[in-house]
Amino acid sequence: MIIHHLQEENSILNKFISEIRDVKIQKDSLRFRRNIERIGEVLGYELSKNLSYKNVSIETPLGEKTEQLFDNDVVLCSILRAGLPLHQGVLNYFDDAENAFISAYRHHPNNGAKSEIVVEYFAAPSIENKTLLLLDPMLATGQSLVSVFEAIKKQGTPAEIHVLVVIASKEGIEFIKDKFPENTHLWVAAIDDQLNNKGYIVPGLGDAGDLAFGTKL
Ligand SMILES: O=P(O)(O)OC[C@H]1O[C@H](OP(=O)(O)OP(=O)(O)O)[C@H](O)[C@@H]1O
Ligand SMILES: O=c1cc[nH]c(=O)[nH]1
Ligand SMILES: [Mg+2]
Repeated sequence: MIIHHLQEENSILNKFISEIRDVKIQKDSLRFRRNIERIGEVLGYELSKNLSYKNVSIETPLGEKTEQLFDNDVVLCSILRAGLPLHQGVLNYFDDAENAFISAYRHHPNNGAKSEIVVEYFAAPSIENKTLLLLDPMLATGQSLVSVFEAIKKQGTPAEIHVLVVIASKEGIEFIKDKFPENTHLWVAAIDDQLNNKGYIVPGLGDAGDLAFGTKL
């Protein structure tokens, strides 16, 4: 896995990240969603540098100019529900992308057996030979991301895979590393050191889905 850690370099991205972490500012759910969306725009811009470009001639009112435009068939795939604002952010730049939505949640069996990730809602186009962008704001244990990747594999073999994450734990990155093809790119805005015993990233930001859309019963 090829890891691109965007916060290794200082940029305006730091402001968006600090606002989603900040226990006071993050309570403004409109601002929280918009910040996640803005981070999606930055992640999308960064990964666009890695796509395949070809010459395209553009006619202006005064003449002609050759521009390099990417020719990848892009599919955005996000995990419900916290993935929605991130999805919108990436889609703001990838106008013509196809879209996949998959739900994943953690099921705790009553018999005390180990919890497992259940994939329920699944709506996805073919990903055969396409450029797959897998989006999830939080990469904590990494189990959701791996389950969703397993689920979408039945739609074909992508030509390339990019995983886009807002905050990842070091442990989560270690967990997913060998579950994806070696040439998979991970574009991650921020990396945190720890996971607590409930599987939350520390210091992280709390529950991204709840902050974006409210608490669940
Ligand atoms: O790496 P993992 O340990 O699997 O955790 C990460 C998952 O947790 C969050 O979703 P959550 O389960 O909170 O669902 P939600 O979007 O409905 O809040 C997040 O969006 C990831 O999908
Ligand atoms: O820290 C975490 C871990 C999983 N899901 C979240 O929303 N936050
Ligand atoms: Mg949640």
